[in-house]
Amino acid sequence: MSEHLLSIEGLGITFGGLKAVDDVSFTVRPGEIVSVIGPNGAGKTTLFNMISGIYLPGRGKVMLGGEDVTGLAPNLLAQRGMSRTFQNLQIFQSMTVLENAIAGYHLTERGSVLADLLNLPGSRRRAAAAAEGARALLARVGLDRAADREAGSLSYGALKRLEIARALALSPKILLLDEPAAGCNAVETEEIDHLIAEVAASGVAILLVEHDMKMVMRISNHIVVLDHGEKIAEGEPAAISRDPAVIAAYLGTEAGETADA
Ligand SMILES: Nc1ncnc2c1ncn2[C@@H]1O[C@H](COP(=O)(O)OP(=O)(O)OP(=O)(O)O)[C@@H](O)[C@H]1O
Repeated sequence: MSEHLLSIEGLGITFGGLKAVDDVSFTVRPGEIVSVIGPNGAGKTTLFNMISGIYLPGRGKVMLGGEDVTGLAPNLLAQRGMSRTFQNLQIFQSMTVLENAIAGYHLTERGSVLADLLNLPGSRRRAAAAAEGARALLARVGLDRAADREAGSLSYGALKRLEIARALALSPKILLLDEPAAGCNAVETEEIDHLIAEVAASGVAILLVEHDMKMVMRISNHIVVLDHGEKIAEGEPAAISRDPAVIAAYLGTEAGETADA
């Protein structure tokens, strides 16, 4: 448990003179739930995008399992054990729930398109294994009975869980979740809480960006706080919630603009 799985070392990026993220470092261990919080514009999404290979960092390193993965493309990161979900749902609404879960297995696949077209035995075997794995994932996120429904007919909370199921298809060591509870009601948020806790309990590290402060305080083992691109605090939820620098950062933003705590 003590080994660091993800190590963020002095990450930074500048957009047209603005230091969107400046010298941010922290670590995540297997099975740990780490949340990144901060007022609007603090740099959370930009940090996430650098860690997950969408932006090339201007400075610093991303180490995954002791290997330097800075700037690797998302599909290569997925092969090395990092998956992510996005703030805006990336679900194929007109496909079934099962087909969406199966899509997660094809993210990094090297199988030949020609082999698939010719329906060769290898392709058939891969497809059968993906379907079987996808059904197991749907059961894990409580969607097994919805497998054959069109994804577009699901509730918002169920779609969020489907997205997490798809991200789990490649058996990641670390899962990056960008606002998993955004747009969810209290019951749906609680279901997502339980799912995240269950995934972490299975040994997968979780890195979370979330605006729902009550959820963050409930489920995080460790919280990293950003303000104006810089890390201003990190620690356990109880300590973070009474940290004067954190309180000042949130009070400094427009009233009601940040957490719903
Ligand atoms: N592609 C970009 N080009 C220029 N500036 C950007 C870009 N992306 C983000 N920024 C700026 O960088 C800063 C950090 O933005 P970022 O979206 O990372 O913050 P955030 O903490 O995720 O905010 P929110 O909570 O509102 O999602 C902001 O000042 C933003 O305007």
